[in-house]
Amino acid sequence: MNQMAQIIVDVPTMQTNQPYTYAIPAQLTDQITPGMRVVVPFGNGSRKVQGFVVGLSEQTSFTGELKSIDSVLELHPVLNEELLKLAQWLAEETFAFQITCMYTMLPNVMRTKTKRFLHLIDEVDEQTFLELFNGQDEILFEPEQLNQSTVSKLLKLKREGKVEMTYQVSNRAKAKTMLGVTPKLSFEKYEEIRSVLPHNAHAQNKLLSYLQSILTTTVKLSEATKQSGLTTGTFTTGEHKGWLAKVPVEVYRSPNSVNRRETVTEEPFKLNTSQAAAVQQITQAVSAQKPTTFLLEGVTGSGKTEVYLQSIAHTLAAGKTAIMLVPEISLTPQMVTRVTQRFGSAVAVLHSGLSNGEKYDEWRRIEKGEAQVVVGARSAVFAPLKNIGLIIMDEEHETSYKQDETPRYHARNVALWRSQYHGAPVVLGSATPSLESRARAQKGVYQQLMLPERINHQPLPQVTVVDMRKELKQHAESNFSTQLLDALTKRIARGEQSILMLNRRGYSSFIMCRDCGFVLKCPNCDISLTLHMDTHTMKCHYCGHEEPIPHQCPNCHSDKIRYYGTGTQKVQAELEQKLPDAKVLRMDVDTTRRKGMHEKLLQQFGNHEADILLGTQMIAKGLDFPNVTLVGVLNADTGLGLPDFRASEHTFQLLTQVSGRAGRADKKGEVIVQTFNPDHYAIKLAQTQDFERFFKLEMALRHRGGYPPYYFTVQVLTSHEEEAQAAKKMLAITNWLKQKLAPDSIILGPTPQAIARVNRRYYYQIVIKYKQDPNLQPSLSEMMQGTQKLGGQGFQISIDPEPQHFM
Ligand SMILES: Nc1ncnc2c1ncn2[C@@H]1O[C@H](COP(=O)(O)OP(=O)(O)OP(=O)(O)O)[C@@H](O)[C@H]1O
Ligand SMILES: [Zn+2]
Ligand SMILES: [Zn+2]
Repeated sequence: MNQMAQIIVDVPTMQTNQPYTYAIPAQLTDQITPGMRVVVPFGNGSRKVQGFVVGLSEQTSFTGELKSIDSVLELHPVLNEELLKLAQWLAEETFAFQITCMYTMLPNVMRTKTKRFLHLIDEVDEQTFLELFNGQDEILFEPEQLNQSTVSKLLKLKREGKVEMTYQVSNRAKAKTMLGVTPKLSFEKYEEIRSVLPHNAHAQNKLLSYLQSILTTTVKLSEATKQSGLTTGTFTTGEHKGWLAKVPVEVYRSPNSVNRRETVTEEPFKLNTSQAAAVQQITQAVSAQKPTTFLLEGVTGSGKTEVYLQSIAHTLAAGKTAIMLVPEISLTPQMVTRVTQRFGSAVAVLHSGLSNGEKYDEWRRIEKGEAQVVVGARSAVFAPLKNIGLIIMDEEHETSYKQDETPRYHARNVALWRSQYHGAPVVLGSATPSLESRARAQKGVYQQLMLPERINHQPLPQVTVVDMRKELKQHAESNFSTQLLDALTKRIARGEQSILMLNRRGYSSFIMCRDCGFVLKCPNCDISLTLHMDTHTMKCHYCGHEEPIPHQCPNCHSDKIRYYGTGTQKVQAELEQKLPDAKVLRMDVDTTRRKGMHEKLLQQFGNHEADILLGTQMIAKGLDFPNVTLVGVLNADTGLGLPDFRASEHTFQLLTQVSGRAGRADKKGEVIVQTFNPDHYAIKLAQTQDFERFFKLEMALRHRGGYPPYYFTVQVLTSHEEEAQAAKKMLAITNWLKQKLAPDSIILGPTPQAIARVNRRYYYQIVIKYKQDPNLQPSLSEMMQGTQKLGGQGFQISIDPEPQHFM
């Protein structure tokens, strides 16, 4: 009987968003399984495309002649049955193509065209060795070159566990190359030079001795400076004089070798009463395989992490696996260390700091079942773990859990889907849950767990709100109120540390002419360029356009073109001037762009190498430094003016989170919040960190305005290079949808986006608000089917379910 395979081909169009049937060649019968990637002919000509096998069958209703599978891309399935189903659901849920969803679940090296190798890992008979492997242990695997009988033999070897496939990761070596120094001269030659060196050339003298001590070796520059106590400048001098050479050295490093502990080194804490109650409820659900969703609401510093860790321990003891999601920015070494110290080599870590090769290595450890706990940011929710017993999502309110590009999924929804599939509970944790989640807990859809007190029994830090309108009347423009400066001075005197946050939401540092008001804008987009002092350029944060800083106004030629807005660099400069003794570390996108800098800065601060950590939002979350007793927020309200109904919620969350960084150990904490809106409810309630009252008030406002969580929302976005075309198309879509949707669904718009032109395209949007609308999903799908054909006319249309930003 002929076997057939259902295949989703890698042709992302609406028409191909369903499986196509292909015949399985006789030689591959019973060897092709769902989840495998194959090469198939597609369309008329001889075009070959990749595809995922999603099903097998013995018959088909298709009566024409079936095309058949050419070859396989791997010898094993890359997606398991669960992930295949998840991809199908995700595609519907996010209006994306199934093929896009499948690729989203795979590590990068498996998405792109990468060379594949086959390795023999066990003995095979002589004939196979010579025929298939040319007498080598490793061969290049080129599916297009292989005939089906060879593929069939290889598949068999794979099933017998004798062969393994790997992907070439080209950037691997590059990511791990560092600069090293190597002496160029002999011991005697260095003595000779020393004898004619001026007496006061101490550094050079020291360098000569050091080079003599490392003759015939190469030492990493970073180590050489440490060992010798000399600066890199001195080594450069030595290079110019021909004493030494700088050479690249390769450093081999397994992923997070710094953090991965083979042995478990940390003992669990004895839980307090509320922690124990939470762990008990969660572990009961794990044992009963109940897909309960818990909302763990615990004030900052209440020990949520410990609840996660002990629940995971229980899950592992029951022979199951666990996923712990954290926002990218709080995936700090602190966090990773806490997990790896508890679970040792059972942990796999997935985050954007890893190279593609390292990510793939971690992914493979998970897939092979070598790791049972996965800690990672958003996309780790797709980790190919089997037998999941528990899924945790820390800081569940974070908007970074929603992906900004297709597929526009929210990790929380994916977690809930997997929870149902595995019969595993989900724990959503936060000090400031999203309104959506808190409302579900209210209705009993989620089960609420509370940690109302800090571990140290200290009250939450005292928060003082400073009215900057009054401050500005008293003294010249400054980023610092008298009160905040006093508080900082006191901390420095006492040897305690402070965290200062500059809220960058809705803020930018731009250049404006004081004579004519001209603002430098991006030529491609409709927004002002942002000043970057370290590269001395003006940059567009939307399209990446970059140009030099103008010294003359391009409009009126005045030279009074100045820098506006407050950036962290400017604050740092003022801080250095007002508190010359303070050691300040600055943490923002500029100082953390280089790999590893984020970790390094936090480590320096943890080692008390600085008095003040000055940063943007990235310092608000998760940090746990016992010596920090003061948190200052320089500008609490810049985000409040954003045209977004979540502006208050985000401001409240940010202030509460950052306030929570103070006074986490024995010493009492203090928080000073500077604002121009001291009476705004989000700021007042953040002052008392009263989430429950904020929730009630904000819910009433959302109810009145008809916003989520009272309504669900979907955004439809149309763009075109010509503004009129974009507007016309959006209007046509709106009118068409009006006929289709339920009467109580509301369409807002069409309106141009707040930033109407991005990268030379104009954007128009509508937002659909609905409660229950069975017509919505099919109508939007139908719309996408229809508009796919418009691609050629320069239109782009996208759908964003539950958009996080309404701009
Ligand atoms: N039962 C316990 N006994 C002693 N110390 C504990 C206990 N549980 C947690 N801790 C410690 O208390 C501190 C705060 O805990 P943790 O960082 O988990 O708080 P959190 O609720 O996640 O706070 P945030 O939301 O502010 O990040 C940590 O240093 C942690 O090691
Ligand atoms: Zn731009
Ligand atoms: Zn001008």
